[in-house]
Amino acid sequence: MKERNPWHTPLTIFIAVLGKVRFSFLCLNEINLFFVLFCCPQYGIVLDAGSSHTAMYIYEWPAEKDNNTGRVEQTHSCKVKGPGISSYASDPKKAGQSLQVCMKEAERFVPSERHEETPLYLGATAGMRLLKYNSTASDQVFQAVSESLQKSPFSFQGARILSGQEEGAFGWVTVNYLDDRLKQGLETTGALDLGGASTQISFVSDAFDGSESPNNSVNFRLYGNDYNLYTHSFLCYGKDQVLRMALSGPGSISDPCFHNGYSESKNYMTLYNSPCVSKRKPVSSPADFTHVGKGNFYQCQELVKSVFDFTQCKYTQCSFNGVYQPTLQGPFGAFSAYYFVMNFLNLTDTSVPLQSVKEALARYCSTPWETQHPGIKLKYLAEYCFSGTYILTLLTEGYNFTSETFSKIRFIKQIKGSDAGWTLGYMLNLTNMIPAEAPDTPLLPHAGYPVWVEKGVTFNNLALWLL
Ligand SMILES: Nc1nc2c(ncn2[C@@H]2O[C@H](COP(=O)(O)OP(=O)(O)OP(=O)(O)O)[C@@H](O)[C@H]2O)c(=O)[nH]1
Ligand SMILES: [Ca+2]
Repeated sequence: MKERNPWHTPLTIFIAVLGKVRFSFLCLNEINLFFVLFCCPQYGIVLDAGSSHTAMYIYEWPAEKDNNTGRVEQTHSCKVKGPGISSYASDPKKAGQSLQVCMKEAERFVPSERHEETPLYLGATAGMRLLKYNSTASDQVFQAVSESLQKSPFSFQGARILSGQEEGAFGWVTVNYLDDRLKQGLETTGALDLGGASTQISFVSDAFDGSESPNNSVNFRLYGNDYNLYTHSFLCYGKDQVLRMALSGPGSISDPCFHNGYSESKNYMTLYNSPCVSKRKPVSSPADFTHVGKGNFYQCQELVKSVFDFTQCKYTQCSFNGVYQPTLQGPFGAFSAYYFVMNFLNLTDTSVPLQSVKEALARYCSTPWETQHPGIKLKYLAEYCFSGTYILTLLTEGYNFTSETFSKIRFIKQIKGSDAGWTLGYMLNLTNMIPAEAPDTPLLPHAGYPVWVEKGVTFNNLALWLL
């Protein structure tokens, strides 16, 4: 039997090749290419600049570009201290500075020899969409964050506002990628995302081909399968903006959505300082008002319902505000504030009948205001009755979930260690990490990776860093 030369291990071959590379004085770029193709893990960083806060996610995957699903993982996240970047409109430089602590953290988590090749993206969502009504302010904030990120050692690929369709669609990609549903061509999971300033619903519907409402249609070809995705983002229907709308309605100062015993002095200017409510501003109002709670779920539900318009629909069927929605289909994953709120309220178990969930929330809302919950922000605590009521009302009255379909929702924060949200799907698309064709399908000439098609337009992927 021929003995295997113990010195011909992958490591020694690697060292020998590296030695040759050194001795032949190959330029640095070729060594980098070698690393990219054969060596160490690869990294990507996405900053989610949300309306309420910014979060940084670091993703990691093996070097070889084999396009397997489930191989990209979130290895670290960092919550930026302070509010979202859109809140720095009056002092944009501070928006850039606020990111620095997390960026320094990223420098420690990504090995220094990989910094230069690691793409860094910033995507902003509804807070910046609202600030865009004042385009100078939004340009200044983007300039400040871009300047700040250009100083980092990573390969900064730009800061931009995602459209509502992108936000919804990439959240759907993330959930289905992490669940390994795309590569295996399994039935997909719909995605429900509740932010501070907007909310998204995305699902595949056999009854929807895009013709009735092209704006809600996103087409993907992934691993050889075509997906017609229905997606809609409701600007102003994130939970912070809906709270403003509910507060600005009539009779809201004595508020059924806040616990009995809650009483806080609030400022009218601050309340109306958003395009979502500015039209509701009374002609004359005092500077301050006292926000008093009276803890009644059923009255709160009526108040919350009043922010939806169910009176008009020019399509065969609508969710609310005249927006087309096909019949709900398949299981759903509900993340972001859906999870934070339902998890706090102990209501994530959807095998519990919807009626019992409502009754449990009604009992919670009727408990007196109690500030003694160590480790929980007082602002979150005060709002859980409102937030829970909004979530149930949005799902049932808004999107038409019934007691039967409610049981198909899973409230999730993470899947296999990666956060559910749009960031992973966004990065997978921009780095060409999901192929249009199944890996064993022979590639046609120029059959690249046209992952994302919207209204008949194929978006070009921006894979500048991976050859
Ligand atoms: N209870 C609780 N609420 C949270 C937590 N983190 C964020 N929130 C709130 O939940 C809501 C949604 O948060 P995010 O999903 O981070 O929203 P966002 O991305 O900033 O906002 P969008 O730009 O609209 O997507 C906001 O009202 C936040 O203030 C948390 O850990 N616990
Ligand atoms: Ca968000």
